[in-house]
Amino acid sequence: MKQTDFPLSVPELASPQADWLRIEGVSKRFGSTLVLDQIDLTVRRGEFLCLLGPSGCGKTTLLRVIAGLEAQDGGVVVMGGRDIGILPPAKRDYGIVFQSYALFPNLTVAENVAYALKLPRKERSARVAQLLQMVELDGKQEHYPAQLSGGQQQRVALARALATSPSLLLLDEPLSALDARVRDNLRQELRSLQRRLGITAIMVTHDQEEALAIADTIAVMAHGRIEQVGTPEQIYREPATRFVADFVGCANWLPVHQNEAGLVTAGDMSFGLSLPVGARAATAFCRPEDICVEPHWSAGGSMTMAIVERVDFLGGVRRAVLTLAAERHVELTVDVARNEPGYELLVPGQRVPVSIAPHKVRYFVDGAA
Ligand SMILES: Nc1ncnc2c1ncn2[C@@H]1O[C@H](COP(=O)(O)OP(=O)(O)OP(=O)(O)O)[C@@H](O)[C@H]1O
Repeated sequence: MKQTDFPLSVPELASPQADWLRIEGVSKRFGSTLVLDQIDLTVRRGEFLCLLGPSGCGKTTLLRVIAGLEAQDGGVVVMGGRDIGILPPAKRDYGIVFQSYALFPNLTVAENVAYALKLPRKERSARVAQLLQMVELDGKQEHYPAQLSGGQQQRVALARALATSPSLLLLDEPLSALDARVRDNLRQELRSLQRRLGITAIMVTHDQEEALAIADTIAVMAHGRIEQVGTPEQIYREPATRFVADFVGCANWLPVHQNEAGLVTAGDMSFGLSLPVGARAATAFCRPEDICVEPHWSAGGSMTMAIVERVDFLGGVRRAVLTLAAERHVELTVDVARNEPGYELLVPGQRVPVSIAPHKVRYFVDGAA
């Protein structure tokens, strides 16, 4: 989106204040269902945080509790040192964007954006023009929502949410209703606008790719609890639980044991490591790009033979499902780029050597989360 010539008076730019927004012990029930179970979460000023999780895990309810659109049964929400959990929505200093745009169909674009602005007429028009320029909709002031595309309507909703220069921007699946290309563009624009304004943003999404691309921090939720909070890299590379590993990206799981020499093995592969004291079995986890399809076999170490079962062309890579030759029930998904030596070997039925670098493997001890 365009740089505007006007300073947008968003209160204070990002500071490193680690717990500008603090959610402590928040719980919520609908009837007998516990939807939020003692949620603790902090958000830095200027941070872009995504609440990511499967349908029904409670992420929208948590956003609505922050917004004051839903009252929590227990816990507190503190923003900039103020307990906002007891304030009505209008006093909480946020703008919100919904998946369904929620524009007034009988009001023009300009009237929609100006709706919450309590300014004299001239200043209000200038502010609306500035906001519409910011979301690249100058010239559309007099249009009605029905005359705009989905992406344009969501830009209007964004301009409206930012109209009063709130400290916090809440986004409830704002891109889900848009088609892929519009979604990708608007995602980038939303991110760069948020950075430029320094506004703190919390976005709900069930789309892990979207969360990885846009967030500074991701909070992965399941069954009303937070499973892990981390940067996109941490969530993807160092998932704290099996749920996170499976939900974010594609996961490979290999049953491993400890041999008599105390080393971790999977079939005929040895990873040269030991399990934690007391653990006998575990499951090894790695991502598709962590497995190498080798042009040549060399015995020992973390190399084994596999059989190519299926191959999909994904543009930048070939994604193949392999089974281990020695344990045909164990499947591995591998991504191989065109410039890698194993690319041409990915033909269904082909036997191929594969290796997994031990430092790329994480272990989940059996019986643990
Ligand atoms: N007003 C309500 N009354 C009763 N149950 C509700 C209400 N709002 C949400 N729920 C239930 O609470 C649970 C969590 O809903 P929530 O919308 O927070 O989940 P979500 O993770 O955002 O999922 P989705 O992406 O499908 O919206 C669901 O089981 C849902 O059916």
